[in-house]
Amino acid sequence: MNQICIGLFGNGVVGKGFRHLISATGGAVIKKIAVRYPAKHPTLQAPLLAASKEEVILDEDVNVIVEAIDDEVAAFGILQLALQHKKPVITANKKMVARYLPEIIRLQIEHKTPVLYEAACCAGVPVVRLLQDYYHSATINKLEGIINGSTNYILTAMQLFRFKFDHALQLAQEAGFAESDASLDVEGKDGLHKLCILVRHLWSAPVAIDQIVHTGIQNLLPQDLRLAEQLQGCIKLVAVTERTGPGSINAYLLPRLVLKQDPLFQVSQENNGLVIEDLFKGQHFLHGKGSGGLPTATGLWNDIVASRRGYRYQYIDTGSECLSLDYGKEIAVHLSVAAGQFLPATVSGRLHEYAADGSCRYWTGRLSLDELRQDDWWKQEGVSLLDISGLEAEDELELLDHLKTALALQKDIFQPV
Ligand SMILES: NC(=O)C1=CN([C@@H]2O[C@H](COP(=O)(O)OP(=O)(O)OC[C@H]3O[C@@H](n4cnc5c(N)ncnc54)[C@H](O)[C@@H]3O)[C@@H](O)[C@H]2O)C=CC1
Ligand SMILES: N[C@@H](CC=O)C(=O)O
Repeated sequence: MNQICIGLFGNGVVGKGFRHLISATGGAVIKKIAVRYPAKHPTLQAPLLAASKEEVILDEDVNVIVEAIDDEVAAFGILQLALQHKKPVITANKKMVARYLPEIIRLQIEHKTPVLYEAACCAGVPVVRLLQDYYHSATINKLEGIINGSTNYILTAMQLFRFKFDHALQLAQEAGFAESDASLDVEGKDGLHKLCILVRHLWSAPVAIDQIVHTGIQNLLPQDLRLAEQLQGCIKLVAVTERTGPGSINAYLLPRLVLKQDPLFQVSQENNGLVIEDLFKGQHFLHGKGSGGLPTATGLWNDIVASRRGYRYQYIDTGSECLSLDYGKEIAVHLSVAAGQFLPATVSGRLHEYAADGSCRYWTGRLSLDELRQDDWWKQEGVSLLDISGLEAEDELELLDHLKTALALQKDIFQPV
């Protein structure tokens, strides 16, 4: 077999990590690299530095394209040109995959050339191929997980080390965990992109980005973190997709109160963790580095090797059903609503207002995914929503007592630095 000769797009955190991996392992050659602003990369010079995507893709020695850029439209253009020239594409770009997946599938079939994107989904945790090849959607109940490393890193720093949000975010950016536009991480869009990919490979269900109920950690308040602590838990941004009936699934991404007994409790820093629940095999737990240059580079390299062995995603419906998205699920929520903010009457009429302090009023109750999807009052600044379904209580009054006691106990235990 001829040598692996790579055309690389991007020389940022992931591009540099990938170059480091290739020079450390020596398993391949990088023949061409393209970047957006060459002046920012003075150590890259021609002939290694390419002036256009054509120069990379049309180079006759280049036999695989690795795409690690932060622009999904340009990335899709690279992918199209590469497939037209029968060059396999290995990408870390979840934004592109989530946005263009139906076209990416069509182009792979048309040009009989694979696109692989393990690195795009949980970086160093090998989940896409596992879902695609090992599990059978007919026996899966549920997948839930922490699939964004930056928010998990930020929450860990805030909860364990008492860092302020801005400081924790800055550290996540400096470490190369965050997207170049970090609001994608913080507001849950990055997790959303990955959840779309997971849903596609777990259930063979094509789901569009705007169909999934989601938010990030942008609205969490110090009180929320304190409440979690008083309940012997912590807060994590958790993605969920589960079977809800014959022919239907749901999918959502929300901040959740995670208690000690939950396997996700131990997932800290930039790590990701996924629990896959099979009807007959029980739970499987995947855990590993979910962001960073080198873990992502490893995901890219593993895909290159797989593509050389002829691997490609099949995108076949492994189950017998055609699944549709179900918004019926009701989620137990705790809401902190800052002074001056109001809940819509239709919602507040059905929730318990159970406490208030000078700055916030606290509510709890149940909201359906449908309500969350229809209305986005809960994403406004000053409103923070926490999924508390993990809190076990015999009845609602017991749950309220539990929450009231925890709130009363919080006092001065949380002093962010
Ligand atoms: N940083 C991480 O931990 C992970 C990042 N990813 C994904 O990998 C990709 C790259 O991420 P980072 O390296 O962190 O970003 P970065 O901001 O560090 O680097 C982006 C690179 O893309 C290049 N670029 C942008 N547009 C280009 C174009 N049209 N042509 C050629 N080069 C272009 C820039 O010159 C830069 O070198 C993104 O899609 C990101 O979502 C995936 C998994 C983990
Ligand atoms: N910004 C992403 C990088 C990996 O996908 C994250 O923090 O998870």
